[in-house]
Amino acid sequence: MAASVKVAVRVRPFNSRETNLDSKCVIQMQGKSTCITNPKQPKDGAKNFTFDYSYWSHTSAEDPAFVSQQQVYRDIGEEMLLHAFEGYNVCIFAYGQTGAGKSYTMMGKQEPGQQGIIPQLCEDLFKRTLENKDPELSYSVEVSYMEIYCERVRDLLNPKSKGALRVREHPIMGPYVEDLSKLAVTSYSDIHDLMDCGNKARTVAATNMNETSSRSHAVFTIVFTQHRRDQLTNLDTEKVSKVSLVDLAGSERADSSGAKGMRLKEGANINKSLTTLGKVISALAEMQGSKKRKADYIPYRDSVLTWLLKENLGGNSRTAMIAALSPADINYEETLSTLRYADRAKQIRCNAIINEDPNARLIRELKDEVKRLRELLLSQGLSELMAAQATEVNNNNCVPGVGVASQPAAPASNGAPPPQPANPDAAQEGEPGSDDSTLDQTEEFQEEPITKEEAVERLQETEKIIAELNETWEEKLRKTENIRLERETLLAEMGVSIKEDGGTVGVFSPKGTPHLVNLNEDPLMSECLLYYIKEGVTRVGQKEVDIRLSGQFIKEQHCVFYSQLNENGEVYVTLEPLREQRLTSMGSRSLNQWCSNKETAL
Ligand SMILES: Nc1ncnc2c1ncn2[C@@H]1O[C@H](COP(=O)(O)OP(=O)(O)OP(=O)(O)O)[C@@H](O)[C@H]1O
Repeated sequence: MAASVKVAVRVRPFNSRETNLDSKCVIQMQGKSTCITNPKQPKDGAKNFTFDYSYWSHTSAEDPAFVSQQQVYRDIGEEMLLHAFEGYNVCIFAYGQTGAGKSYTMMGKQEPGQQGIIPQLCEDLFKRTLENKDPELSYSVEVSYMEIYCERVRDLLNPKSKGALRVREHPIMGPYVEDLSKLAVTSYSDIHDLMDCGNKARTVAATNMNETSSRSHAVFTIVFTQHRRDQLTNLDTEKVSKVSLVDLAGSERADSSGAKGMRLKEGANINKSLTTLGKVISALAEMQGSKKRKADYIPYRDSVLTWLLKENLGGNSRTAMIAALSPADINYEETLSTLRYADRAKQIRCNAIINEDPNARLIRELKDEVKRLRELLLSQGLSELMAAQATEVNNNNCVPGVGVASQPAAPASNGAPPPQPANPDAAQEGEPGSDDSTLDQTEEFQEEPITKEEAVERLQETEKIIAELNETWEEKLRKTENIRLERETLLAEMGVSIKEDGGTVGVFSPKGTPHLVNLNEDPLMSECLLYYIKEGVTRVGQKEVDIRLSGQFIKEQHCVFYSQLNENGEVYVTLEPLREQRLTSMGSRSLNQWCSNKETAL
């Protein structure tokens, strides 16, 4: 059934900088409409927009018009969760300028009442599954969490996963991230812990790269499977829904963020996903407006993000977008551009279908493909090569006729893809565009002959996918546990341990004293050292750094603390409470002394 993308906008309170600058609020909201006033022409410069929801979160709970985290969840998160229970793929993505409130809306904070859509949705999901009284119905939940930075995909849940993962396309499974961990979870607390670790991994990586995580896209995915065993017939059926929750990178243009040189190049690359998302949204919006309703060219393939979210954008998905707005006059231009972006997204329609029983069908199709490839290779006398899974195959030696029926499918997940594209119009693909990305663009569907090497590779890839799909629930749980143990071992080796503390997981010193721990294992990154530090006053050389200054990080029991060499060889220590950076100059010797110890009681 075709449904429009749900679009909401949300305006946050002034931040301290905006308050200090005595900023004026340029946003007004009334019901579903949002009005923005040009601060330079306040009289006739107002522009009106209407959305599914216009959320006024600029004030506080005392204001009757104020919209809380719970309200946002009830309107958008809960609706999407109910669609997931119906068996639809769903997606919520947050768009907006850096600091406009995307992460707050999606993740929020740990404090009661401040949790964002993702934790509330996960909690609600388990609450509802626990309320189930139907003995024929059971559920399984798997999660993955990845980050896309500069067109490279990183696994945020697997501590062993180093570097970028490949984005591949399988003829049947569609686009997917190879080797991305999908961890089985059985409770909200499991998911909460993973989310927490993923968020920390994101901060660590961003800090190592001397960046903030606002420059990367974070995609949290839940694969929710409902198994039904009919007791009369003993028949099993499954409904699989893929829930994609996306916190996009800050949307400001590279030129307005003051990026120069290398930064600018990075910016262009980061924004490649964002720019392409804009192009995809525009193209889809135009397509809806045109009489032909034909997708001439939707540039999904031009970026990793749009390729992976292809189904969520105009395809088989129920999708919602939340655009985060800054209220301040200084951000007028960016906020107006966010409103225009959101306005275009309203026009997109998605054809979602219920993903019933895709597993059985998928496995059958994949097995058929394996059979076909095997027979083909055998007929070429390549059994030896297959057995050894050798790679030394003559590149130019073509195997005729391995055309796999071109069947675009939903982005892969463990069992999540639907059996067919729900919206054939939207399923057309464009030319591969990205040059230095991990997007594997050589693997388009082909009716053309493919080389022996390609046939062997495709065979291995398909067998790997089948093995994953056939994995039992117990095996999946074991895998999750192993990864958890690996993560703990890694942290323990670095002198910290993770333990439960009033329901939260944080980084604690084994000795319980204020401490400084280098969490950066890579000696090559020595100019950029990362520490976790406990609350209290910490002496850094001659200076005292009052960790209580770090605001939210304190409440989370840790903050990020890293150093950097400047051109004169002086060491700067950066205390980073979320996005606000404080720089404190200090002597390099004392810092190096600390760094030689893994843990220093202060
Ligand atoms: N609705 C809100 N109510 C209260 N505080 C908010 C709200 N939205 C955002 N904030 C606060 O504003 C600051 C910036 O928000 P947030 O980190 O969510 O921005 P962002 O758009 O995700 O930025 P980035 O692109 O850097 O990730 C945070 O301190 C956050 O707590």
